[in-house]
This record gives sequence, structure tokens and C-alpha cells, in this order.
Amino acid sequence: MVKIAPSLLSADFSRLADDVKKVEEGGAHWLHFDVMDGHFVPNLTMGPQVVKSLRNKTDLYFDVHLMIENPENYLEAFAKAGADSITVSAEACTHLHRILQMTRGLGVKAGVALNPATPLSVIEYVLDDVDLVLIMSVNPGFGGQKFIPAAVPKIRALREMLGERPVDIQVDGGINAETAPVVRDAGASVLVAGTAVFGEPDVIQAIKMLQTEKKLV
Ligand SMILES: O=C(CO)[C@H](O)[C@H](O)COP(=O)(O)O
Ligand SMILES: [Co+2]
Repeated sequence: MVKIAPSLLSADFSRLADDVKKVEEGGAHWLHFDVMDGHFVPNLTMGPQVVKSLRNKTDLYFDVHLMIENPENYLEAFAKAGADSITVSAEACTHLHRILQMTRGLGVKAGVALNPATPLSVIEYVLDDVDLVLIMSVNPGFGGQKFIPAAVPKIRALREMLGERPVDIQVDGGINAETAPVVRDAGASVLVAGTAVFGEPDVIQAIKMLQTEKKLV
């Protein structure tokens, strides 16, 4: 079954621990932390302190999505704070291979994210160095954006490219009850959802809707 990773970006920052408990009850598997630096993307969000503060509140898998420049300078801090995986933006990495190795060296799963305009060929020679590839289905920086349909053939091509490698394909941006079955059928194994989880009155029901086998479109 596809894993659901609610994005804290759309949670209530004044009561994060309560929102984490809710998604845990709702059957979410991972918790997605969107880290933005105001340089790589035009927005500022959270740092390792938030990861650390929530670490003793839940057993959920902590999935840290870095949308920052010079991510190599922050890997250790996020690993120490309790990240289970750290995903860097390929476009922010001059030495992507080294950064992926550094991440694994810290005992953390290594992920790489691709912006909508970035081709899969960028990761062709690091496929054995990653545990997760994140296909951005919106331009990074903000929650609540519309899903970019070109992500679907990209996910299909990535699934083919990965072959038998045990690498998760994560999709992030504009995932809701309509787009979730489409990306799952294309080969995605982890779906990030912010608005479609925390923007709904019933968070538990919202997570169930994202896991449904039924195609709504
Ligand atoms: O990485 C992100 C934005 O850069 C977020 O994870 C993503 O936008 C989730 O929000 P939503 O589900 O509302 O689209
Ligand atoms: Co994200």
C-alpha cells in the first residue's frame, strides 16, 4: 500500500504535537518536514529545532525535505535532531553524489528531489546512492498549489529507470483524492499531502481518502 506523508507546512504551528497525533491516529506512515531558506525558494519555514521538538512525541518516520542552498551544512543537525531520511534538492547541490554519501554516512536515508523542469537524467549516475527520489509536482516553496500533470509520465519513466532497485518514489505538491490514485498508478510509493490532510475538517478521513484504490477522475 502507498505510504502517506502529511506535510506539516499546512498544520497548525501553535499546536504541532496535537496535529502529529491526529495524523498518526489516521494511519499516516511518515511525517514530512518542509525546510525552506528564503534563498533556494522564496519562503521561510522551519529548522532542526522543530524536528527535535517533535521527535519524542511520535514514532512516525521523519522525512525531512530540504529546499535550501548549501544543504551539506545542515545534514548533521537534521540527523541529530531525529530525521530518518533527508531529501536534498538536486538543483541546490553542486556535488550531489558527495552530499548523498554524507547523508548515508550519518545513518540517515538519502533522498533527492527534482523540480518540475529538471529532467530525470540529472540523477542517472546516482541511482545506487539514493533511497528515495522525490518528484516535485509543483514548483517548491508553497503549499496549496495545483498539481502539474507532467509529473505523471515523469514518475512512470523513473519507475522504469529504477528497475529492481529498492528506491521509494515520492510525489509532493497538489496531492489530493483526485491526483493520489493517478500518481500511485504511475508508480509512486510515498505521497506527500499538506492541504489535503490538514486543510480538511476530518484529518483521519482525509488520509483514508488518499489511500483509496478508487479513481475519482
Ligand atoms: O514541498 C512542498 C512545497 O514546496 C510541500 O511539501 C507541498 O507543497 C505540500 O503541500 P500541498 O499538499 O498543499 O501541495
Ligand atoms: Co515537501
